[in-house]
Parts: sequence; structure tokens; C-alpha cells
Amino acid sequence: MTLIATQSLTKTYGGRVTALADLTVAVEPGIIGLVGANGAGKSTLIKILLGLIAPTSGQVSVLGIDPTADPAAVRNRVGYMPEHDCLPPDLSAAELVTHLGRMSGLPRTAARERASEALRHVGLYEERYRPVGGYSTGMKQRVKLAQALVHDPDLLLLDEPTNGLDPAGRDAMLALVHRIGTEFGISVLVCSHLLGEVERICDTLIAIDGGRLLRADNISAMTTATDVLAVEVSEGTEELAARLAELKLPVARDGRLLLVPLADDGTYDLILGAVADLDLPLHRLDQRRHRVAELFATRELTHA
Ligand SMILES: Nc1ncnc2c1ncn2[C@@H]1O[C@H](COP(=O)(O)OP(=O)(O)OP(=O)(O)O)[C@@H](O)[C@H]1O
Repeated sequence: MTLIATQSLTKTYGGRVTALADLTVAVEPGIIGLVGANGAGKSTLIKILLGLIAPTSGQVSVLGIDPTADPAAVRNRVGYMPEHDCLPPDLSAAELVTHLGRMSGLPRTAARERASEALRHVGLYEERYRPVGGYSTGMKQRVKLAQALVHDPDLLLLDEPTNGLDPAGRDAMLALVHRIGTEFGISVLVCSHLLGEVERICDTLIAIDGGRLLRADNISAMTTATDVLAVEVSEGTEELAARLAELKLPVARDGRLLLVPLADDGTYDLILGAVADLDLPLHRLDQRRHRVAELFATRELTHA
């Protein structure tokens, strides 16, 4: 089943700002990264998926439901972690998550149990009885994640879940998101302006820029299809680059490395032959996977 599908989705604010422009994309269940620079349209897309705002034109479906026509049905099955801090400081995490569980329709006892469970899943134990106002940023992010999980959704929409966290906190949050996506069988759409971050945990990546789709694909398809050989010689780099070009190999420079797309096994032989002919000292020849970031030749995306 298609998890999320949009067809020519467009959203303009006040007829002037185009936040999404003719976006057509379809993704299967799994962990999906939604990346784009600040202002690319990520939050707008999330709000449309939740049925919080209506598109200006185009179609959208989430878990087979149209959020514009039936926002309540979508929100029943979708959990949302907003980007900004929105937690009332005087309530404890246990009270808050229980309350939100009640709001999503759970009976009192079930809400309490589900809240404890959700808080345990995100790694909050005894501290869940303390007021949220005294929590660290990492703990607050975890409470936001727990409230998104409390009603046992089929899909989580996470808006910049690593915002404000230090590197260790970011790693821990990403590991948690990955665990939720793999062990709990919940699909996750995780939004970030840091491509290097989401590519680590996602099966699928949607990249948008200025409200337009740059690319949507499986991460493994993005990386394996673009393997390159990295060649380094201790001297004679220019000479080797010229020879490889003569052999009709498309060569790119990356510092001291020469990068040659790996067409087939013959590529190795051509490179080794050229190095031997020129009698150059070969320092390394190995296969390198493109980082996904290298596939997006856009200055707009921030590389982690
Ligand atoms: N309510 C609004 N009224 C007018 N313009 C808006 C509104 N909300 C968003 N925008 C504009 O729409 C564009 C997309 O914003 P959006 O918040 O969807 O991007 P984003 O990728 O989530 O960025 P960020 O990570 O900074 O939140 C931006 O140019 C933004 O200024």
C-alpha cells in the first residue's frame, strides 16, 4: 500500500508565497526522510498531510485517506511531533502524555498505560513524574515523541526531531527514531534540513527545494547506482587524469583523488593499465560509495 501520495500538490500563502509547487510523489511504508533547506516547504507538507491546512490545488492521500476531506480519520492513525517547543512547563510528562492520549479518544486507564509505555519507549522513566519545565532539550524532544506515539499510530510525522540537540543527543534521537521505524513497525516521515543525518536512518529520501521535488528515491538505489572508483597516486595525478580522459573515462578531481564512475569490471583494468603504462606509484584504488549528499548538486541543502 502506498503510504503517502501527492499529485501536483501546490500551496501558496496569501497568493504570494509559494511553499509547495506541483509536488508529485509516492512513497511506500518505511522510514522516509524529508529533506530541504529552511523554507523549502517541509512543515507545509506535514501540515497538509495532517489535514491542518488545505492545499491550494492538487491531491494528497495518507494511508489511503484524503486529509483534506477527512482530517480526523488521518489524525487517528498518524502521530505528529511538532518542530517547536510546545510543552506546558507545569505538567509532568506522565500527566501531559496521558492527557493527550485521552484527547485522542483513549479511555482513562488505557491512556495512562499507553502514556507510561510510550514514555518508556523513548527512554523516560522516573523523571516522567517531574514537571516538564525542568527538562533538558533532549528530554523535551522525547516527550514530544512520546505524545506522538501514545495513540499507537501507523505513521509518525516528525518535524526536525533533532533540533537543538548536541551531537550525542542527535545520535540518540536518530537511533530512537530508527528503532521505532524498524522494531515497532510504525512508518516514520522524518523531516530535517540536515541531509547527512536522515540518510543514516532512512529507507527512502524525498528532497525538496523551494517547494519543488528534487528527488524521491530509495536510499540504496541512490547510492549503489552511483559507485565510483577513487584512485590516488603519490605523484603524477595530472598525467594520470589526462590519460584516463584519453581512455574516454569521465574523471573528476576531489583533492588528491581522481574519481571515475564504475561502469563495469573493465574500469578497474583500464585504470590499472594506465597507472602501469605511466609507471606511477599507486597509493590507493578503491570503490567508494557516493554519499547521498553528493547526488544533490544544490547549494541549498545543508550537508551534516
Ligand atoms: N502561514 C504562512 N504564511 C505565509 N508564508 C508562510 C506561512 N508558513 C510558511 N510560509 C512560507 O512558506 C515557505 C515554506 O515554509 P515551511 O515552513 O513549509 O518550510 P520548511 O521547509 O518547513 O522550513 P523550516 O525548516 O524553516 O520550518 C517559506 O517561504 C515560509 O516563509
